[in-house]
Amino acid sequence: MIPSLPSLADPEEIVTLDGSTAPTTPEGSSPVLRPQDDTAQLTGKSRNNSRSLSSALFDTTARTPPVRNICCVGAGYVGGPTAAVVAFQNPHIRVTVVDRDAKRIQRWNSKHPPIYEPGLNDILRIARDGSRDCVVHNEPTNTEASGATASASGCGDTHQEIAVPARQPNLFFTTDVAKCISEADVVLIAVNTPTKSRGTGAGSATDMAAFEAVTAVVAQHARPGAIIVEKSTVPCRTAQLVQDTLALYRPGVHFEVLSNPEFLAAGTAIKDLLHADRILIGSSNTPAGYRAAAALASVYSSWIPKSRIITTNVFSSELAKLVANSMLAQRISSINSIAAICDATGADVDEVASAIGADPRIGSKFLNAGIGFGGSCFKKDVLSLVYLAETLILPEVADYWRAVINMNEFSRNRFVQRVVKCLSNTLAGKKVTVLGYAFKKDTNDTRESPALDIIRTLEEEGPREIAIFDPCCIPAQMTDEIGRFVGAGVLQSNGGPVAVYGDAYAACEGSDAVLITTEFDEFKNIGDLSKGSAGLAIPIRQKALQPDPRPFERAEPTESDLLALQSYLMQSATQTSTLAVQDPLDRFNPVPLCAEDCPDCLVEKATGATGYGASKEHVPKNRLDWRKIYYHMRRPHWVFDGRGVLDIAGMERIGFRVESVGRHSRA
Ligand SMILES: NC(=O)c1ccc[n+]([C@@H]2O[C@H](COP(=O)([O-])OP(=O)(O)OC[C@H]3O[C@@H](n4cnc5c(N)ncnc54)[C@H](O)[C@@H]3O)[C@@H](O)[C@H]2O)c1
Ligand SMILES: O=c1ccn([C@@H]2O[C@H](COP(=O)(O)OP(=O)(O)O[C@H]3O[C@H](CO)[C@@H](O)[C@H](O)[C@H]3O)[C@@H](O)[C@H]2O)c(=O)[nH]1
Repeated sequence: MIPSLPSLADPEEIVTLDGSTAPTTPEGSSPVLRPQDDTAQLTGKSRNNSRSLSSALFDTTARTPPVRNICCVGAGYVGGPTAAVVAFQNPHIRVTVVDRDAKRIQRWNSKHPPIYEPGLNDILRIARDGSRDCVVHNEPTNTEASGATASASGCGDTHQEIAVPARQPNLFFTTDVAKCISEADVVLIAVNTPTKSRGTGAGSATDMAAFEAVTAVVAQHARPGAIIVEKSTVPCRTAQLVQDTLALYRPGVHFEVLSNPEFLAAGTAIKDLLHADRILIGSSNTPAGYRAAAALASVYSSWIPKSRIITTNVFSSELAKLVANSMLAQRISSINSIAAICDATGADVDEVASAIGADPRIGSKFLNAGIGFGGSCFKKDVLSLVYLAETLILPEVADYWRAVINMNEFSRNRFVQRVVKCLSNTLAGKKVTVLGYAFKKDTNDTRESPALDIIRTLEEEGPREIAIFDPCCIPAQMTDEIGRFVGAGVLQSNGGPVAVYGDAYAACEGSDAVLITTEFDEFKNIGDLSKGSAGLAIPIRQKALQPDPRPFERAEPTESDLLALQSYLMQSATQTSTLAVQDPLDRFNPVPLCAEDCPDCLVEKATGATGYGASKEHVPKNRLDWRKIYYHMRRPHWVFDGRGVLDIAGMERIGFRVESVGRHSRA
């Protein structure tokens, strides 16, 4: 008999599942590892390598029943965009995103989704709202410019008009978790897996409460044979615990559990999903496991070349996700450790980075020194690896990876200490401006943002004002968040020093020091240095015009073809007109309305502003006019560049005193 389960409607009830039935350790932390011999099928010991599985994978595709219905549990940064792209690229598959957070679901069903990602809106407008039929001219606007030729098209007559049929909506957002799980061929679990904040392993183990609660509900409601997919980042060997839970609730019913970690980054989520460098699928080492992997691979192969779909055993896939993030974080900590040496020696960290990055074995990416990494993933995933090593009684390994986190904290603290030291060791009576609140550029994601930590430390120094500006985040939301995380008393409205501005110049007016804490292009000061104009507000360089994708390779354009054409037409239109063209193919259906309390609508109504708010693409505005900022700042015009975005010589020519992490003026 199936044990009675809590309903999803009551999250409190869910997380208090009896420990004996839960797939986590009794205290709810990451799984404790078991001897491996009981899991030979999942580990795939008999596999030679992933390539051999890849061929097995596609050999089994023909026998794999088609996926018609996908349920994605978790409508967050991963679940929302991933489901949207899967639905967009697979019009024949019904994709439903479910979440217990009704407010979040309401926003996904409106003009203003709860997260901002460049390109997300265009995908949603087609998959969620359906599209009208339209006619596309299959001829490049400018054949020379596009470099396209009729013979390359493979579809003969380039002057043809192609009728694109209307599309029915196939992407849905709902709170009806149990129903959607019960209808799905594939259930993606994409819920949050943060670091545990209390109990055993607090501060490093993964908090599996949400994942475990969903697993239990899936176990209760999934139809027999459904494929259960770990999309969340989970500790290595979680798949075994999911299998145990399924067996507990549904003895004798077969389910396959796959690991399919997500590698998208905030701010480039849609680009990363549309052009993934790899799709990783871990499965059990059985024919049924291969078939399940093949079924999932068939969903991705609608738009991802099969050569980029990597298959491994399920535990390798789980571990690979943790290792990918840990290695990226390690690079940032490594270069930040070198920045400290540069500050002490006169070497320049950018020069060191470009010198070492020219070696293809090292590579040039992720070597930008500064105040260190933020975001919801790096810290927690490195810590999860630390905890894994500790539970495996590998203290040297745990220490090695913990040093990555320690170096990140050191880099952030070193930066703030430098600010305080340069300001004569006191901020009393002074105004300090923080430019950038999101954890990285071109996103409104503020989770684990270095800026928040820096604001907290600055506040302890007792400044007159801490002014904050971010080009992507909504001021009211920033204020609310700072109130919650640092304390309501720090807000200016409550007599504290922290004030959030919607305008960078107002934030910098009368400031004693400006700190750059996010690498937004808006904050750069690149100009014509030879003419001494660095610092002037200049438009941010437009991205190179993408080529006209016509004539299409196929007689019937794919959604990717249409998306490429739409972006090309939008980009061309903005070159000749200041009016943004939203729907050049005339395909969009009316967009659903927002609730009355939609924060984006409230901001738009109050400010008439564009540029933030999820319905609009983030249009980078002009770069800051640093001369204007200089004019309204207090002497001696300190600027602290925590992200290496400034040309120091240009700033010094204006008169600023610049401190940058590991960098020096080359004037
Ligand atoms: N954010 C990223 O850029 C990123 C990238 C790759 C992987 N990941 C991983 O993906 C996972 C999800 O991350 P995210 O950033 O999307 O998290 P998120 O917090 O943005 O979203 C998680 C969602 O799950 C929902 N949820 C939690 N418990 C639920 C339950 N019992 N029933 C229904 N819904 C429930 C929450 O309400 C929330 O909307 C994490 O494991 C994360 O480590 C994140
Ligand atoms: O050279 C660099 C590169 C990045 N950063 C900082 O590192 C953080 C993370 O940046 P990034 O990795 O670009 O963003 P995330 O959205 O956190 O993406 C990471 O975390 C995701 C969640 O797991 C993974 O899916 C992605 O592959 C992985 O890049 C940000 O604060 C950046 O400012 C640096 O300080 N220096």
